[in-house]
Amino acid sequence: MSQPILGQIVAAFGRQYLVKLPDGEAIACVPRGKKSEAVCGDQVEIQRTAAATSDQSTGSQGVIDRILPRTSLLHRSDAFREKLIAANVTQIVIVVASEPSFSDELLTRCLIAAQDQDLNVLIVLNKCDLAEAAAAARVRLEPYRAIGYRIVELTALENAAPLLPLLQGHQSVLVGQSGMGKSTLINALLPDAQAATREISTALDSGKHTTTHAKLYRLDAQSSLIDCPGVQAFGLHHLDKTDIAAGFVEFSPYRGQCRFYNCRHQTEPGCALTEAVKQGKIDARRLQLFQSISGAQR
Ligand SMILES: Nc1nc2c(ncn2[C@@H]2O[C@H](COP(=O)(O)OP(=O)(O)OP(=O)(O)O)[C@@H](O)[C@H]2O)c(=O)[nH]1
Ligand SMILES: [Zn+2]
Repeated sequence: MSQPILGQIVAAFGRQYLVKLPDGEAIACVPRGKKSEAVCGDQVEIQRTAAATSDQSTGSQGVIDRILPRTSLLHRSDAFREKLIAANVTQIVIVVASEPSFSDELLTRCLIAAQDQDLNVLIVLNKCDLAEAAAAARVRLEPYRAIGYRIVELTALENAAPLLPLLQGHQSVLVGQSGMGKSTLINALLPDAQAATREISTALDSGKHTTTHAKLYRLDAQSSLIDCPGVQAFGLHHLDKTDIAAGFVEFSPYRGQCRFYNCRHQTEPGCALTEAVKQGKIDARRLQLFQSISGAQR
């Protein structure tokens, strides 16, 4: 058997994967086994099965033999199924905008997932050219700034450069609800993004469907960006209540401080969290979000 070739999954469509080699060659691959557990961002070992035809009408093909151990795995899930989003991500970039109004629950769900996988977090406030709406969005983001999250303000339509140094050295995943300007931001950061998307569609023969799947774009040798469409409801069914609580980083000083060990932090007397809210040390909306998100958990 020939030496395995190392590559990275840059797109997935059903059982079809596009794997990029370090020299930039793209190989359309299928998993060797029945199961296809690989996900965008995975490092994989492949074997070539066919070379590209000389007229380039068909590209190189291969099979995926092995997924290398992951440093992180981002997934979302509902009661019925779990969906892998991206592997080996080191940073999550959550795009919100001045307009339309963003969901702070979706933001919080992303933050919980980030904490669970120990990822660096950047919150991008886009559309700062809309001054009045931006001011209101800043107020809504203030509790997040206060507990230590980094917020980058920009106007993707004009200039995405403020984000570039913060992506350096990271494999970032970009998430955001529809209309926040994620596509605008990607196009501003990556002038070749549309060409890369066409390359993926051609190689995987997936036509326009590729738009609903994660795609990895390389920024430079050390940095890449995974565009992750369709994260409209970040289901966290794979996490238990303790994991959810851990995602509320400002709650940690109060852990174990409630009078009752099984306190639900609702109306119990001696609840350290509701007391902290009364004292203005925890934002009331954050405790509310904790209740609504953990209430849906197992
Ligand atoms: N004023 C203003 N509008 C922006 C900015 N960035 C994006 N937009 C607009 O916001 C709208 C949504 O932008 P998209 O980039 O399509 O948003 P998206 O998040 O990719 O949305 P989906 O494609 O639905 O996932 C478009 O009309 C953009 O022109 C900005 O910085 N300022
Ligand atoms: Zn309590």
